[in-house]
Amino acid sequence: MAGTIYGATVYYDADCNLDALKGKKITVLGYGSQGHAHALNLKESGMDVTVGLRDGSKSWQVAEKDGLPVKTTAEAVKGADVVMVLIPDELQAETYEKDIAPNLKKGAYLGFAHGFNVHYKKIVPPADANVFMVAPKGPGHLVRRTFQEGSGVPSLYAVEKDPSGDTKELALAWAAGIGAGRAGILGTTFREETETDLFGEQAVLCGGICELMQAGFETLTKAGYHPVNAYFECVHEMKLIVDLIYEGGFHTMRSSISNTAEYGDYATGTKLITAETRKEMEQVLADIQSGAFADEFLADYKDGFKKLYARREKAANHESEKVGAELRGLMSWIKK
Ligand SMILES: NC(=O)C1=CN([C@@H]2O[C@H](COP(=O)(O)OP(=O)(O)OC[C@H]3O[C@@H](n4cnc5c(N)ncnc54)[C@H](OP(=O)(O)O)[C@@H]3O)[C@@H](O)[C@H]2O)C=CC1
Ligand SMILES: CC(=O)[C@](C)(O)C(=O)O
Ligand SMILES: [Mg+2]
Ligand SMILES: [Mg+2]
Repeated sequence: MAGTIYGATVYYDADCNLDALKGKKITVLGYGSQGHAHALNLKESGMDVTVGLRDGSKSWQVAEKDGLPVKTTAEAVKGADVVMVLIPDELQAETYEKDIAPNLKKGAYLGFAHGFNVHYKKIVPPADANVFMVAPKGPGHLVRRTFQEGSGVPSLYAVEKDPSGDTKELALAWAAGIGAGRAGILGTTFREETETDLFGEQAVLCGGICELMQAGFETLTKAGYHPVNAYFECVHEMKLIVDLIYEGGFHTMRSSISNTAEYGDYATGTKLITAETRKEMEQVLADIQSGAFADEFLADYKDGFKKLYARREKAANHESEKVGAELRGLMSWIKK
């Protein structure tokens, strides 16, 4: 049953009614990280799922091989009761105008896994549409893997428009259908999910941690230590440390490491994450809240993703990637 944690209601499978989705014609647009997970998990939860992809999509054969019916985006939207938009954020607005809006049936449910386009008003759905979000707090491939393993990824849900009066029930059914009801489902708003998700991925989960790990690797290799040692210390071991935090909080991790490491943890952490760093984090959040980040991201997309592709290329050539690839080749237990 629903739990109350820090005053927030967290829903679990027992609070969700899959019948809210059963018998509905569901379309999942996109078959990438999130799309394949939602489509397959919902299919295995007994739902009628069709995948919508653009012509010539490299994901088309993959989805068909996985046993899912595939149509073009526009065709897949036609007649669907529920349309979940799991295509890249930068492509959603143009796809909405071209293929979704003209074909979305009156009173349909329109879903997202991230609030970006609705929150920043790049997509403004019609008054008769029921607009919801189910946002897994984890990568799509883990949404799929944990579902298959019998667990799930915690998710947020939000309802932006609800003319039918039952959109929350449908959103909870969607979350349960992808496995989130096993881990916890928290209610939020499109604004809050958008701002917290963008902040988390930039300042902590992706931007912050990757820069920290690579700066550590570079500090050691620049000082003449072997790159393999630097990789083991600053990259490979991160999972082992974070796994303990995941399983039991910082206390559990700190009770497993040595007193030496724990002393160094407290003594040095605040030398690196300083008052300056915290001020910078506040600026990152301000740029997200103002829409400045969203505009910068979409401007780069319109400019052919020049900045994104240049940074992707630079990152791929980082020495730690080369060392890691060789080492992982010798670690048979790592899932490829
Ligand atoms: N990645 C993640 O783990 C998370 C993502 N999200 C959100 O989920 C959404 C999807 O992101 P993500 O799964 O990473 O995306 P991916 O880039 O992994 O996959 C995008 C998919 O969309 C397809 N696609 C592209 N254009 C169209 C179109 N016009 N019509 C139909 N399909 C299309 C692509 O196929 P092809 O290129 O072959 O045409 C591909 O299958 C985003 O809103 C994102 O913010 C939320 C939480 C976590
Ligand atoms: C995986 C996830 O939650 C992210 C980092 O927000 C994303 O991929 O957008
Ligand atoms: Mg996220
Ligand atoms: Mg995100």
